[in-house]
Amino acid sequence: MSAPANTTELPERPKEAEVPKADPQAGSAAPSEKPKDAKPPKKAKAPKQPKEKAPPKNGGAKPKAAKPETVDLPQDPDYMFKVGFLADVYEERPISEKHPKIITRFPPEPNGFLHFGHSKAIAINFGFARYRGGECILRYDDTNPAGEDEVYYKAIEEMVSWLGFKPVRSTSASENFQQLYEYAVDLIKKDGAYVCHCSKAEIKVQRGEGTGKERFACSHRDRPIEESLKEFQAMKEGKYKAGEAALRMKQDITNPNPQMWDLFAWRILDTEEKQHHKTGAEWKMYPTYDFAHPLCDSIENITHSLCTTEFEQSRVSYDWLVNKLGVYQPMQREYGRLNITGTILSKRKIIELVNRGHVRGWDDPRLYTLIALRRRGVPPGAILSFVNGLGVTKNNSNVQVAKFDQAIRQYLEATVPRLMLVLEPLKVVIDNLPDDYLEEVEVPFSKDPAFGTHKVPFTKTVYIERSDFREVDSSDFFRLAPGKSVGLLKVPFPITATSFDKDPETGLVSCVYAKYEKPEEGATFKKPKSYIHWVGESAAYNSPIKAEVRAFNPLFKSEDPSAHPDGYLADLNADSENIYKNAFMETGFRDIQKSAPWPKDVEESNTDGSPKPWTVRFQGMRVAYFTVDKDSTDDQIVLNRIVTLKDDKGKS
Ligand SMILES: Nc1ncnc2c1ncn2[C@@H]1O[C@H](COP(=O)(O)OP(=O)(O)OP(=O)(O)O)[C@@H](O)[C@H]1O
Ligand SMILES: NC(=O)CC[C@H](N)C(=O)O
Repeated sequence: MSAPANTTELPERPKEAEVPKADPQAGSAAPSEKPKDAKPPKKAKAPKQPKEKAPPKNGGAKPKAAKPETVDLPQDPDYMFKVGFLADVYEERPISEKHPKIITRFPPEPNGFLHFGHSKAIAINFGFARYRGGECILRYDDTNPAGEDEVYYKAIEEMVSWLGFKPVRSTSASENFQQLYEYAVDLIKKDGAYVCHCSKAEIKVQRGEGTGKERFACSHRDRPIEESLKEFQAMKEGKYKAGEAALRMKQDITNPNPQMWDLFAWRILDTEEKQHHKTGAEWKMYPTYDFAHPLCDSIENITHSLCTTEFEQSRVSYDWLVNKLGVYQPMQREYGRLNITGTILSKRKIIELVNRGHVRGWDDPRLYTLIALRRRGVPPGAILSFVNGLGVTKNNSNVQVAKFDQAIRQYLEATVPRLMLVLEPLKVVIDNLPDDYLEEVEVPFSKDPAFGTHKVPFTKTVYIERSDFREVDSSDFFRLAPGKSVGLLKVPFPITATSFDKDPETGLVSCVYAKYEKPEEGATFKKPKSYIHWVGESAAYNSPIKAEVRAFNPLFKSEDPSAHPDGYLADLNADSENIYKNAFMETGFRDIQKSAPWPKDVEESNTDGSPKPWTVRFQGMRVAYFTVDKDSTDDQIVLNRIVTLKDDKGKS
């Protein structure tokens, strides 16, 4: 992540690993700059949450599991803007004559794919502006060509749009380089900046680092304005190499806040091999975050510059710069980051996982980049309502993967259709039905009648889940076993297993023979203790529909992979993906595919009207939630398991 300058801020933008994060609770180090909103955030009372609906009836097929803990998914999508931090931030600077429209910006650096945590920044910046009738700009913070790339611009825009937001326009810090350069010249003329030639080591000493001695200014600080103007021009013309010269702001070296220790404003980067993807070779020097960000905010008339708490200490330098130049002053305020435990979000680490082949790519469904979540089938609405439910304060939110999964489940439960999918099919031949037997069974798409119904073929050969049959019965088993009856969901009468075949090579049951328990006219029949899902075999219906199912488990074994003594790679879960090559689906899949997107929310279809693969979401009854993966072809459907029906943690 990019972060504010630290005490050893040098011409190069500090790299993630090198930058100690400011303690989010610590607040500003400068007492005089105590932020106005430092009071503890008002505890917002969440609106009453809907009760978790009973899990779909599975006919008691499995032993009773504890009901999953519900998570707060507020009914009011604007909840996070109405109370707490974001309501207070608005009150501090409401719409007025001076600020007639709320303008925010979402400012990612185009150096990687957005991740789960960014969804909070997107929800806050775009949502706050939308809620207040204003505008949000998508601004690429592209001041360091080293890690930036064209591919990330597109991917970022796509993710913002996937989450359902439309920037009023897209801008780039780089399109302001000329204006930022002019501001820098103006700042020098106002005696607010100077060109410095000190080395990293010299600056450390001047800042008292490691010496325990008092801080002192460098000798260039007092050079004449004219000289700095000349040297700055020389920097611009490429007369200096990286590290040989930089423009520093003339702030306050005595201030206890390191963000005031004459931060760098413009520096020369060691990027000979990589030109800026937008400005090419035009610029030989680049503005720093500390210089560019406040001024781009000002140029774009941002009313509320909302960022995460590691920038809290930077607020004093932000305000110093805009005031010194006398330009429009946006209001920076900071909220807590959204982190997820049990995984990693760091770009460097994800790259390593990709390069070493531990995952398919940045969009591997086991990752928590937004493209990965989209590919896995997580609906954008589930992410947004989860973020909304967490609320916004200055505290970081550290959520567990299991809690997020529960929110996804809750969101999908009422919003996507259901069908029958058998992960590991076991053939059942119903001996007392004629070979050409075909009964159309009406199956609802949901508990909610509004979803409608569809017809599936019930025939002499059906497929059930291998785990729903046991060779040896026991009194605590309520599904199919020799001599035992079970109901097939929505089929009028139960079936009873009579015998079975075994594959001599594998030792696995290869076929179960059963009897359809249709009673004589007028006679009654014994209701089965449980009902199981099934798929009928019918050429006329083109059933079953075959699919490869990818069922994902956590990619890491522990809650904190990075804390593993041998590194996060040693924490990888060898069992993070189970592939079911020959799953069977019933024909309702075709209707669901045609009528996607599911849920019926913001997501768009392809230009030819076909659904985007990740929007074909459904519940495989008694199994899990699934969606279509992009690896699907005309001949082979590939499904991703979005989430199980229950939190299976701790189960074997
Ligand atoms: N985990 C997070 N929670 C909330 N907001 C975040 C999170 N990570 C980044 N942001 C915010 O998103 C915006 C764009 O961030 P950008 O991609 O430049 O950040 P970053 O901190 O470099 O990201 P990374 O975490 O990938 O290193 C910034 O305003 C940043 O504060
Ligand atoms: N002020 C901010 O939101 C910081 C954005 C900036 N792109 C970063 O480095 O994370």
